[in-house]
Amino acid sequence: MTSPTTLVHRDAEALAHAVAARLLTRLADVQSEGRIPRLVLTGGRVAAVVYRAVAESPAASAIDWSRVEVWWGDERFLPAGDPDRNETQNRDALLSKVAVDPARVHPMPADTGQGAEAAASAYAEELAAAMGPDDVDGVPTFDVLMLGVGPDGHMASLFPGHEGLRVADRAAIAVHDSPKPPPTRISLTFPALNRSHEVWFVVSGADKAKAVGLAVGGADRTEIPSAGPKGLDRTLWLLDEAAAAEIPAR
Ligand SMILES: O=C(O)[C@H](O)[C@@H](O)[C@H](O)[C@H](O)COP(=O)(O)O
Repeated sequence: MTSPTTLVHRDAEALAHAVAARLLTRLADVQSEGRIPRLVLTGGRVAAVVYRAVAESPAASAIDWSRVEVWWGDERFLPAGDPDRNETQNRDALLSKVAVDPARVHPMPADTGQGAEAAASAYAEELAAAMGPDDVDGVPTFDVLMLGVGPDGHMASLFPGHEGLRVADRAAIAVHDSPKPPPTRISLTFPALNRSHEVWFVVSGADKAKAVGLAVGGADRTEIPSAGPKGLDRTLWLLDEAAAAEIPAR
């Protein structure tokens, strides 16, 4: 478990470009170690700008995209191709623009009428099938896990006070009655979210300042879920000035 490091950028645009550059560097570094980077994507507006910047960067040509593994931290449980799915948005911004190997891209299941519980179990099985001998808690160890944060302090689809915050025996769960639409979602759980070398929170805007201040200050994760996930090597809070405004002085 690592204590959080905060990095503050002038505005959302500067933040997104800095995160894009950091992501390209991290992917290239892992590939140069001879490993296939395991990347967990997030939804949200800032992330969309980050992923677009990644796709458009000249440095993207340094990555062998066919050797990048892609997972998701959460998903809105909607039919395939729905514009509100994180997968759809992430494909538009990045995955359709680089030569990923479809076999290494692992979207959370779409709503085909199977039910969110069955979909979450299927994703947990897919994660378990990718585990190596040293991996624990039902997931392959990720390299970079990216998360957005809501004004209420939620991340992935773990919302304040929800029962999903207490789940410790599964890597992925169905979430019902989400306070933010759509009501039904799939999310990784805390044990799974804690299995990444690096966790990057990417947050912009004044409406997030309170939640960011509380999370970085070490709030209880059942009240401010974004206080929970910690990287095995590093936990980074990548912020713009507005989002960083209420970080407690050290
Ligand atoms: O699942 C969702 O409804 C959203 O994707 C959400 O979890 C998002 O990641 C954060 O609210 C940050 O989003 P913004 O970057 O758009 O502020």
